[in-house]
Amino acid sequence: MNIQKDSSPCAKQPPAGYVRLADIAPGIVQDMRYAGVENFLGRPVPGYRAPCCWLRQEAAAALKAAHEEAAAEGLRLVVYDCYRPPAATAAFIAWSQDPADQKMKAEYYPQLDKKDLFELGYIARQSTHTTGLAVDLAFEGFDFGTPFDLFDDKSNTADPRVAGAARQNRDRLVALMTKYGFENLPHEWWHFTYKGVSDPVPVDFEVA
Ligand SMILES: C[C@@H](N)C(=O)N[C@H](C)C(=O)O
Ligand SMILES: [Zn+2]
Repeated sequence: MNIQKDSSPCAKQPPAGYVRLADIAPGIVQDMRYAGVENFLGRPVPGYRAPCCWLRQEAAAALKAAHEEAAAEGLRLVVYDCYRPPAATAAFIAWSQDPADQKMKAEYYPQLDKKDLFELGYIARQSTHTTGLAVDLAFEGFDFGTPFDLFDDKSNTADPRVAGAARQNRDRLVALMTKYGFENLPHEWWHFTYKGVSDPVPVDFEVA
């Protein structure tokens, strides 16, 4: 008998219309920050029961094509967030309203008051991540001027203080992702939403 064991931490099959990125583009590195402690909450975020990138099939196919072009140029994409469950957004909102918890301030929002992060556009109440069409990503090992999820003006994609190699890397990432149908969020150099579907619908399930 041929029993196949799935050794991936992503045990569950995503719902209809979604795919596990690892199944279609295993060369893309997954550093799923909200499933662990290395994020602006400093703890695993509700809704992420496993460190897995789930995306709408159309967005995943476009990301795979972008990665193939990057790989041909010797680069590797690394993703930090993909589909985001509503439970995670609820946890982000609750966190922003708890002034007693400033554990990650120095690392993630040193210049800002966390209660303002939604109004300033760094975190969304209705995120395109929840439609399975958004992805937070970078070229692995490259300097982008600020780290992923640093909530600061300097993370705005076009911030004029970001020059040299970091500027080139931001511009190259935007050019690559735009070519494959994604749109960058001007507030954050790492956030892209796939625009090639006519029915972006938020859904509610846990990533497992
Ligand atoms: C929180 C950050 N990684 C992000 O994705 N921000 C945008 C605005 C979002 O929440 O959709
Ligand atoms: Zn994002």
